[in-house]
Amino acid sequence: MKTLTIRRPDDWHLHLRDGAMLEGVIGDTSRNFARAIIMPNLVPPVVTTADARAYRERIMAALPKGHRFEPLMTLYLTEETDPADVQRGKESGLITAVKLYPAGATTNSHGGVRDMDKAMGVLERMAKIGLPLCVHGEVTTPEVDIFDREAVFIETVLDPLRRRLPELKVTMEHVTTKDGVDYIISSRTNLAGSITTHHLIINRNAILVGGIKPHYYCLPVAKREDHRLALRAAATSGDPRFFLGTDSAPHVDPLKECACGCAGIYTSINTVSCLAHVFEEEGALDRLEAFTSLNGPAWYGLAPNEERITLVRREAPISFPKKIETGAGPVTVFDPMFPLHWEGADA
Ligand SMILES: NC(=O)N[C@@H](CC(=O)O)C(=O)O
Ligand SMILES: [Zn+2]
Ligand SMILES: [Zn+2]
Repeated sequence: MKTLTIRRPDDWHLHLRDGAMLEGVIGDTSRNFARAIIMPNLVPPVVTTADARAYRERIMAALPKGHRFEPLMTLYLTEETDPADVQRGKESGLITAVKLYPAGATTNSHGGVRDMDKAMGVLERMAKIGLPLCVHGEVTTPEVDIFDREAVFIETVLDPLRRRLPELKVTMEHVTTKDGVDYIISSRTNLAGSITTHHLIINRNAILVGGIKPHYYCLPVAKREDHRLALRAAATSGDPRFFLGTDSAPHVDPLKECACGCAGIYTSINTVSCLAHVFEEEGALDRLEAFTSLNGPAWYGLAPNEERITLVRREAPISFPKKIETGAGPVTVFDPMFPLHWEGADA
């Protein structure tokens, strides 16, 4: 029987939501991950240190009994964010990063940043105190094709920002293009990228061939096959600048299966199995631990988890529910479209 023992993974980009949805999904993360960077795009968003403290308490209260899990909190950057509040948040140990959503780029991002100049004061303070900026890297200009929005963001927003403020540590989140991978590889310092599970598995055909498949729709939208292959190469390379951020983003089915479906794919429950499959396919099982458990903490200046988990490769395919039931409604689980054999620690 084939087994693989690795340090317990962390998730460096996660949506837990709030209320009944939070209660319905958190166990899938805390069963599999020791820590996660928690996205602040609630309604209303988590903008102040006080908001983040209160949200953290709600997360801890929703944690299933016996689970240990550390939510790493972020603040949603606005043009009004107070640098002093951000600094206090970091110094108190509560805040791990600040999140930039270009206004209108994705779910609940209308309060995001329109004019980067207006955020420079906070960004300068973050550079000074060593607090990373996590970015949803897509422009929102209507003229720019949705498949080009990441590449155009790098050229017109990210690169100019990094030249203006080279001391700022930036995480390019959910990288979906070869352009993103190449940009990270070409950088010398202060840039890293997270990659989702689903972008290693699907390309845009999954969304569009044979009918519209809303459960494969997320943002940034999956791109063509050569981009997926570039992401696979980066994730399995062992390069410390790439690590897992699942971007598991639950929406109830009625909000996905409708005329204007929400963006987001739910993978917390089967991510570890999917990743073991991908890394095995790439002949890189020995690098899975770097991607899931070592590179992320190193980038965020945290120690890796001491606890180990053992994955077991079963002869017969293992199964996951097609949907999970939450108090907010059913949430469809990501279907990788191939049988899974690797069983996670508590699957
Ligand atoms: N990834 C998604 O498709 N959706 C995320 C937002 C985001 O990460 O951009 C969400 O909050 O639903
Ligand atoms: Zn995003
Ligand atoms: Zn996200």
